[in-house]
This record gives sequence, structure tokens and C-alpha cells, in this order.
Amino acid sequence: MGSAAAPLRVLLDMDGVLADFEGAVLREFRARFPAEPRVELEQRRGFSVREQYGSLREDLAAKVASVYESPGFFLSLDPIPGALEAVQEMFHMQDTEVFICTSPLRNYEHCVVEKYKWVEKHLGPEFVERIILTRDKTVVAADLLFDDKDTIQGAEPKPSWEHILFTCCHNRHLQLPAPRRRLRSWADDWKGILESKRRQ
Ligand SMILES: Cc1cn([C@H]2C[C@H](O)[C@@H](COP(=O)(O)O)O2)c(=O)[nH]c1=O
Ligand SMILES: [Mg+2]
Repeated sequence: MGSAAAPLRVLLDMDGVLADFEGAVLREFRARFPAEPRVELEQRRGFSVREQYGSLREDLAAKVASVYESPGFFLSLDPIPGALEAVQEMFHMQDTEVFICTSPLRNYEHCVVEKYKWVEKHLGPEFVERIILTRDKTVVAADLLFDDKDTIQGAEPKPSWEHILFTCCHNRHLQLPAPRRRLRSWADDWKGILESKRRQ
């Protein structure tokens, strides 16, 4: 009898993939600093919202950081449309292991515990067991990583996963070189990506 194939291991990023970090930053920034210039989602370019606000005016970098470093910010994030349903469906697929792989802020005071609470609130306690909290995703072994950050670097120069770029306001303008792949939203064909990876 042949040995069973290893399950497909999938890493799901949190901010920008499961939780709407960008929408909440803009909404809270507008509420707290209504007189200040801001970056609308259509104008977002590059992963770092802090850098882009800083390039508008230097002091706006600290102001926008104060928004996402506030207590309650990470817990209040809305789920990205379709994300919760897709994660539940993926979790129940045969021969598939799902983990949530997320990076905390350097200023981790509220962020870390609120990421755990967000997962429990929106996905349930079984997913809390599946959280991988790391600032270096390259050292985590998996087949696929769905992540909105365009460039993911770390200690491992050749990560085992294929990075699928999840479309977000800050990366939608990027032209990906072949063979890099995107998932445009959770309505896009994520199952096709899993199946093609299984066949490789
Ligand atoms: C400045 C800035 C920071 N972040 C933060 C938010 C999270 O703590 C991490 C990314 O987490 P993920 O689950 O790995 O997506 O970085 C950010 O997302 N965008 C920013 O501009
Ligand atoms: Mg992200």
C-alpha cells in the first residue's frame, strides 16, 4: 500500500487578508484628525501606511501610528468580505491544514492580545490554536501563503511556500512578474489555487 500524500498546508495572513486594517485606519484617522490631510484608499501605494502618511507631512506618520496603536483598534477590525466563510470552508477541506500567520506590530502592547481575541470572536476557539505570530514568515514551513504584503523577506532566502499576493488597496497597481500569482478577493478562485498546488 502506498503512503498517503501529505496534507496541503496553507498560511493565511491576517491584516489585509482576513481583517480590514486599511479601511479601519482611514476611518479612525478621519474621525480623530478631521482637519488633517489623509490618504484615501484609492491613493494608497506601498505596504506601509505610516510611510505614506509621513511623505504627506512628517508629523502625520506618528499621528497615523497612534491610530493603529490605540487600544481596541485591532479587535474592532471588520472582516474582509468573504474571508470568514472561505476560511471555514478551507478548514473543513480534506487533506488541508490551515494556519493564520500574522505579524504583530513592533509596539505590540494591544495588537497581540487583540489579534487573538479577533480570531476567537470571528472564527472560534479552534482557530486560536492555529495562530502563528511571527515577524518572520519565511521560517514557517508551508505550501501556500496568502498575504497582501508584496515583498516578504526574512532569515530564510528560499521559503518553502508560494506567496499568493492577496489584492489590497496598496498593492492593486503592482504588475507581478511571472510566475507570481494573485488572489483578487475571496470571491476569486482560491480553491483553484489550492488544487493546482496539490497537483505540483
Ligand atoms: C505600518 C503598518 C503596519 N502594519 C502592521 C499591522 C500588523 O501588525 C502587521 C502586519 O500584519 P499581517 O497580519 O502580517 O498582515 O503590520 C500594516 O499592516 N500596515 C502598515 O502600514
Ligand atoms: Mg497583511
